[in-house]
Amino acid sequence: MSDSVTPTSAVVNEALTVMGGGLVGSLLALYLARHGHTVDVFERREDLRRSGLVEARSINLALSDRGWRALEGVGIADAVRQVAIPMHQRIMHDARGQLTAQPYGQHNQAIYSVSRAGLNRTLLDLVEQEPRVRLHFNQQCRRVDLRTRTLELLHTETGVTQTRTYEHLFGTDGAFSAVRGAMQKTERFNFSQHYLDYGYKELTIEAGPAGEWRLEKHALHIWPRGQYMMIALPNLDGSFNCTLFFPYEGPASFSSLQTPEQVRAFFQEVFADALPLMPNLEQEFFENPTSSLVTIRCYPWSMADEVVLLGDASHAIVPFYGQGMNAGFEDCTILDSLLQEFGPDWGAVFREFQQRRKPNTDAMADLAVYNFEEMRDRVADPRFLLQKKIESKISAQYPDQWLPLYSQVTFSHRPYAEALANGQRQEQIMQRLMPLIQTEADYDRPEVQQQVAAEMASR
Ligand SMILES: Cc1cc2nc3c(=O)[nH]c(=O)nc-3n(C[C@H](O)[C@H](O)[C@H](O)COP(=O)(O)OP(=O)(O)OC[C@H]3O[C@@H](n4cnc5c(N)ncnc54)[C@H](O)[C@@H]3O)c2cc1C
Ligand SMILES: NC(=O)C1=CN([C@@H]2O[C@H](COP(=O)(O)OP(=O)(O)OC[C@H]3O[C@@H](n4cnc5c(N)ncnc54)[C@H](OP(=O)(O)O)[C@@H]3O)[C@@H](O)[C@H]2O)C=CC1
Ligand SMILES: Nc1ccccc1C(=O)C[C@H](N)C(=O)O
Repeated sequence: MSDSVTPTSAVVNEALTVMGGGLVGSLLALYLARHGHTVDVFERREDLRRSGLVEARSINLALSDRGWRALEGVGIADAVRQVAIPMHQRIMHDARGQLTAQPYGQHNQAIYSVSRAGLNRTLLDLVEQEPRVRLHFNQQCRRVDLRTRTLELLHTETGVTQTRTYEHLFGTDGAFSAVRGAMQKTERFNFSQHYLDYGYKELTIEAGPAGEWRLEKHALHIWPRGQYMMIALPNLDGSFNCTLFFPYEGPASFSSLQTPEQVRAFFQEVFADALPLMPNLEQEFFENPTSSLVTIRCYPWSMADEVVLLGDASHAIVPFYGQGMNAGFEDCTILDSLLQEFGPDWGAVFREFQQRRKPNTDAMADLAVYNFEEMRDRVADPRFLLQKKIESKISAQYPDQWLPLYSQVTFSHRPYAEALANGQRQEQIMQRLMPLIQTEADYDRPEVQQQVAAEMASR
């Protein structure tokens, strides 16, 4: 039991229903239980800890401060830290294999590569130790009747369907949420989904013969190529999980690479330094799925005191800032603080939750799209990198007035909408400043210092 979550009421008997035992659902169940509630979690997949399946691929996620805070709230952060790899910087690989580094923040700051399956497993282990939570696997929600508060659940192995009622339903069933699907059919429910013209494919950079990392371990690697890019995040076993973000159509696209020879020739031309580290490239390229990239927005997220959506079910964003899970975990932190404020007045908790959270996840959705342009294109531009260095000098000189946008999003708990607005104001200042600057040393020139001081005074 963690110290940081105070149960708000002594006896609460009503069982809560959490649909989806993924990253957000399992963390949410822990928070709800620690507020004294009994919780039933229904998860479509089999129990990934008992399936006996060795994962075909390791897939990792970047965890940062908002996620860490939510994990700390249930006392799990230290365990996760043991298996997380800090990434202090981006390392860009140009077409000739030349490397450039860009730190993410101050020298002690990093984003952390963690295994998605490992994290989910750790969360489920913790959930299982919590006597107030019951986990039900292989239970796929097929239908939600919002009027009668009834769920239809299909057992994916036996094919048996059961019907259950709920008092309070938490939809944490991901981007293609069945709970949201039912809400979409209610009056005045807003919904939009927007797919990028890009898809992604997961590939692997293999470990060296002694399990060593063949690229810098403490970095997120980027191969920026203008209209597309590849990235790589380190795994504990010495391998890297690579993701190719690539157009569906066009001259360099998934549709233009149809044969193993074409794939190899293309990688030889544009990712030459990575190719020798990817011995199974052709096989992975054709066996691994090409997945789509979507932003989903909706509102309202709740219905009276009956239903609420959290995580990707309410705000699926493209992955380019590495914030989707972090934002979903932050949902749990916010809900926890509202439970402390309102107790089990679910109508008030759900209403406040959606009102406080929606502008912030909308801002995060925009930031995520913005970061794709930055990663695939701007990081290859020396002027962009110079601008970032100047920004960190301003931040060092005026620490109370200037935190770079990336740090606001990644290393702070400032609401995302404030971070975005602040970042836009800072970008305007940089646009005025950069014409005066050609090198890093120019920052110390008197006219630059005067201009910076004037900008700071007028903020
Ligand atoms: C390529 C890629 C890279 C990413 N990288 C990062 C990153 O570095 N950092 C980061 O913070 N985020 C990242 N994300 C985003 C992150 O994966 C999601 O934001 C996060 O998984 C959302 O968690 P969730 O619990 O809301 O949804 P999910 O993780 O999707 O969990 C939903 C759960 O509900 C279950 N479910 C679905 N439908 C039903 C149903 N009908 N009945 C019962 N159960 C159901 C699913 O089986 C699943 O277990 C990335 C996403 C992608 C695609
Ligand atoms: N924002 C984004 O761009 C993306 C976000 N994600 C998030 O990460 C989570 C975990 O990823 P992962 O484990 O790979 O999940 P999956 O890609 O395995 O998706 C889970 C299930 O969602 C359904 N689904 C997937 N793609 C679509 C689609 N385009 N349209 C309708 N239904 C779809 C499928 O269900 P069925 O087989 O029953 O049809 C699939 O089995 C996702 O659930 C999602 O929340 C994932 C991909 C992209
Ligand atoms: N996890 C990811 C998955 C896909 C694409 C990007 C990321 C990132 O984390 C990018 C990192 N935040 C960056 O800005 O360099």
